[in-house]
Amino acid sequence: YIWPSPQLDALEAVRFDQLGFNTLSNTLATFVQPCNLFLFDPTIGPNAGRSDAADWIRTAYHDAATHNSTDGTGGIDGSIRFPAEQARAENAGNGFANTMGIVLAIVDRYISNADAIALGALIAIETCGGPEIAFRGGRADAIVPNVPGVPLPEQSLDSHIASFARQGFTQTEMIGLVACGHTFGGVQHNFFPDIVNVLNDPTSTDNVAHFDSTFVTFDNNVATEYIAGTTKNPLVVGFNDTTNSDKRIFGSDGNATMLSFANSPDHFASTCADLFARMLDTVPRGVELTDVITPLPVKPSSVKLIMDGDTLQLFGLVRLWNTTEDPTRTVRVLWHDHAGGTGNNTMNFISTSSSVGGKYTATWYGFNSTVFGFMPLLLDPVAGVTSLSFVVDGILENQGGLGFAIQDGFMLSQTSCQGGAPVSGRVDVAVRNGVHPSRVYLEQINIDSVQRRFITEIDITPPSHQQSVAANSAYSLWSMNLTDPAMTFTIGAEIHGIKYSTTDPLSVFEFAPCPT
Ligand code: HEM
Repeated sequence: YIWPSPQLDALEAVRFDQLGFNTLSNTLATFVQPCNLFLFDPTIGPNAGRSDAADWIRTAYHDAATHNSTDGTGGIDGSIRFPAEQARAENAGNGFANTMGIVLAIVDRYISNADAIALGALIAIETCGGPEIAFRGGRADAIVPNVPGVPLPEQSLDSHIASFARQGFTQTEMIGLVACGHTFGGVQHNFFPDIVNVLNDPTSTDNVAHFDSTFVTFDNNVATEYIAGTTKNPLVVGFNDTTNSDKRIFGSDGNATMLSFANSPDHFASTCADLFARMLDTVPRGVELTDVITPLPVKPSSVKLIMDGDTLQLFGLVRLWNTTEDPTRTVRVLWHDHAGGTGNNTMNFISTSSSVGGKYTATWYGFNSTVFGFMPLLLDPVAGVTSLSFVVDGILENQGGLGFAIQDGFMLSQTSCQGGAPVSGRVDVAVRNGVHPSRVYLEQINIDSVQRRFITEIDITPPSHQQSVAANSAYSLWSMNLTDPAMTFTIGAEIHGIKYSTTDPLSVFEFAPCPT
C-alpha cells in the first residue's frame, strides 16, 4: 500500500512492530513473552499449566466458529466479547474473559475489536514458534451476540464434519485446523471435570491436561505423539470416550492427515499458516477485508507538524524493515516544498525492533533526533512541506516516485494554551493561507455501548475576515476554547472533500499556560 493510509499504517504497526523500539505501548507480543506467560492468576504464576497464547488462539476460534457460510452470518466479528456469548456452555472456561482484558486494549479508531482478536491469535502463534500468517484487516464488530455454533467434545464425528462444513472447512481441513489449534494449551479440570481429573501436578496447578508435551510452542508434536501412540491429549486418550473428539477427528481419514503432519514439521507449519489465515478471515458476508498487509520496506512513523511562530517543526522517524544495526549505513531524509525546493538532513540511528518471533528486525532513524529526546527539523513555513523521500546508502526511497505525502494544510499551533478560566484551554490550529479547508474540527474518540470506537467531530468556527489572526506570513489561526480539560483529541480538516487527521492524541495539559 501507499503511505500514508491511517488505517493500514495502524494495522501494519500492530502487526509488525511487535517488540523493541516504538512498538505500540500496548504491544501484544509482550504478553506472550515468554510463551508460558500467564498473567491472569498472579497467585499461580508460571506453573499454572496455562498460557496467554493458548487463550488468545482459542478465543479467535470460538469467535470464528459461529460462522455460517450459507447465510453469511457469524465469524470473527468480536461477538465473543459479549458476556452473554461467553456464558454459553459451548464457551466454557475463563480464557475468553482473560483474553479480552489484554487483546482489546489495542482497539482504537482504526482497529476494531474483531481485528484485535485476530491480531492477538496471530501474534501468539508467530511469537511462540509458529509460521508467519497472512493478515488482512478491516473486520467489523458485531453489535449483538452471534447464534451459537462452536463444536463440543461430546458431539459425534458427523456433527463435527457438518459443523466445520458450515464454517467453510472440509473434513481434511477440520483435521488440520484442530491439530493446528491443539498444539497449544489443553483442557482444564475446573471447567471440564468430566474430561480431566485433578492432576496433582505442581507444573500444572490449574489442572490443565495438555494436548501435547510442548503446549506453549507451535510444533508438530501434537501429531508425532498421536501417531507414536504416546499422546496424553485428553481429547484422544481421555477416560471418557464420549468426549474424545480429537481421537474421532484425527482418525477420521485413517490417520492420513495426521501422518503427513507427523512426517513433516514444514508441511504441518505451512498447512497451519493457510488454515489459521482462513480461520481469521472467516467474517460475516459483506465485510470487506483489506489486501494482505505486508510490511512497508521504508515506513515513516510518528510524523508530526507543529507551527511554532515563524518556524514549522517537522518531527518524525523512519523504520527500515528487515535490516540490522549498521554503523556504516547512511540515511538521509529529504523534504520537498511548495516552492519546488528540497532540503535534506542526515538521520540518526535510534534503535531496533523485532517481529514474527524474532524472524525480522528493523532499524529506526530519527529525522533530527538523538537517542534521548526527539528534536524536530525546523522548516520555513512559507515554503512548507509537501512530501518526503529517503536516501538509504545512496538509494532513493520514494514509493516509486510518489514520495511520502505530507499534509501541511493545517497543524497544531504552539500558541495553544491551557487555563484561562472559565474555559480549560484553547486549541489553535494553524491553517495554510490559500488552502481554504471547508471545515476544521477536533476529533474526539468515543466508545459506544458495545465497545466500538467512533469519532465525534467538534467543528471550529472559521475566523471571520476581521478576526483572523496570523500565525506567520503563511498561516492563520482557527481557535476554539475547550471546556472539558480531560478531553483528548486529534485535529481534523476537510480539504477539497477529503478528510485528513493528525495522528498524535493531544490534551490541553500539554499546552503552555494561557497568557493572563
Ligand atoms: C471439534 C472441534 C474442537 C473441540 C471439540 C475443541 C475442544 C476444546 C476443549 C474442550 C478445550 C479445553 C478448554 C479449556 O479447558 O479452557 C479446548 C482448548 C483449546 N482449543 Fe479446542 N476444540 C476444537 C477445535 C479447536 C480449533 C479449531 C482450535 C484453533 C484453531 C482450537 C484451539 C484450542 C486451544 C488453543 C485450546 C487451549 C486453550 C487453553 O489452554 O487456554 N480448538 N478445545
